[in-house]
Amino acid sequence: MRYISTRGQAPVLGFEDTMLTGLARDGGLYVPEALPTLSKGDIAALAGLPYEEVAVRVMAPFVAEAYDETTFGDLVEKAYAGFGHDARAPLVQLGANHYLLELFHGPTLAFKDFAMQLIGQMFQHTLARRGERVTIVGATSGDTGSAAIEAFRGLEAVDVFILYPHGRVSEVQRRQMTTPDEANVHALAISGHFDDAQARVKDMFNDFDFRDRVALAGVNSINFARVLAQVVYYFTAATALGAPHREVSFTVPTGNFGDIFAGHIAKRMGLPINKLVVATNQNDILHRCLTTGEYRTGRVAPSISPSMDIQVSSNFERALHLAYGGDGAAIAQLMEELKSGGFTVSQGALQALQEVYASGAASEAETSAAITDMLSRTGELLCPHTAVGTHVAEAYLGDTPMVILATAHPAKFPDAVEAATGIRPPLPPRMADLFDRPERITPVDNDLHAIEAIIEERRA
Ligand SMILES: Cc1ncc(COP(=O)(O)O)c(C=O)c1O
Ligand SMILES: N[C@@H](CCOP(=O)(O)O)C(=O)O
Repeated sequence: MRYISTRGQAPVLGFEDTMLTGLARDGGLYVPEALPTLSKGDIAALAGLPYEEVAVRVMAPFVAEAYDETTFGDLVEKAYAGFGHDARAPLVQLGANHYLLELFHGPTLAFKDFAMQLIGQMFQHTLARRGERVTIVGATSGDTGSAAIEAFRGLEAVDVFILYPHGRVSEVQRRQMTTPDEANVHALAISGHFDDAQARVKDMFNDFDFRDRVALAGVNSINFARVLAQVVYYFTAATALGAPHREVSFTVPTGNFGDIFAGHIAKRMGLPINKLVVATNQNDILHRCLTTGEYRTGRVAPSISPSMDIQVSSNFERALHLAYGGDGAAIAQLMEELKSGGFTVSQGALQALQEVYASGAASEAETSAAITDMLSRTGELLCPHTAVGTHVAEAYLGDTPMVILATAHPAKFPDAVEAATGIRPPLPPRMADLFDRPERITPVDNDLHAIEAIIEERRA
């Protein structure tokens, strides 16, 4: 399979180079040139299989040129062996046609582990075979960074530098990033918010001298391999609920648009998804855009669902690419306009987006009330991001099964959960000493050259 840039001006790559390259050299994001489809029979055959088996079957067409089936199967097995639930992504029924998909049983208690644990294995395998070494940079609003540091800590062939917004992640998230003591992982606290961190990461990729000198690689959802691994749980959930013989809808707490875009890929591959509902917090640029066609950035307002405090939503570019029929020049033009504050989606593209995506937003009060309400109705304790999802999903409940992605464990955000319910969710026993471990905090200015200088100095 060949991968092309959303902006159409970067080299066409195979899977491994796409995975190791990060941002395309024209500033765009890599996407498959054509998406494979699974037949009804192929999809029906996935029902009831172990998660790992589904993962291999769904991802095989994307990675086949890079890994033979046995090798890929081994990488997948290793990736999910440390998960705390046999089903990996269990479904919990909340009511008639109403389900939660628990994606927080991985090592850092958020959905990011599904992709990060796998790409950790794939990076290690590919870099060892090629005899190469890379410098990974990532931006995080809390969960990507902790998952990346967990997946890559101590690995020979990589140095990892994660930029997180100083004071804007939860204490559990920060400690997950700052307490690992392996020499190859570095958490940098930058002044500003997540959008600043993500912009600096993209600046580093666009600084070709630096990029090539340090062999830069990315593990944000800039990296298509991240999105790909997240396609799998749409298949396990939908087939458990009767797909391909029955349609299923999903509501996805959304910020950078990677997780819900994975659902879009699943739909294009043939999974009968009725609606993909984008659930945003008060930083509702995506909800506004999907409703009006106007994508205008503004101030990022800190919320109790901090991992979704995002205004410049990186993967929306991939959805736009599909909505504009793969017109790279049109996407490049929109992204140029974004530099001056925003753009207007064409009528045709907006219609194409609305055929796939619905949307809604939850205020702070609504998010808190959703946590309280779910506890009293079902006994489920939600993290605030998942609560944004359950609030928004209410408007879309009906005859089609609705699956809400539970993106993080409530113990990652104990203050918000305690404020809503009076219950302070404890960390799992294997993390019980997180608050006793020493932290390494490195503050850094929101300045490209300062960040690059630290990376040059610290990488092996
Ligand atoms: C807990 C949690 N929920 C939801 C999201 C939003 O996911 P995405 O950025 O893929 O839209 C994030 C951040 O990515 C997150 O960490
Ligand atoms: N919410 C994310 C933001 C980065 O998203 P990514 O999917 O592009 O890595 C986080 O927790 O860091």
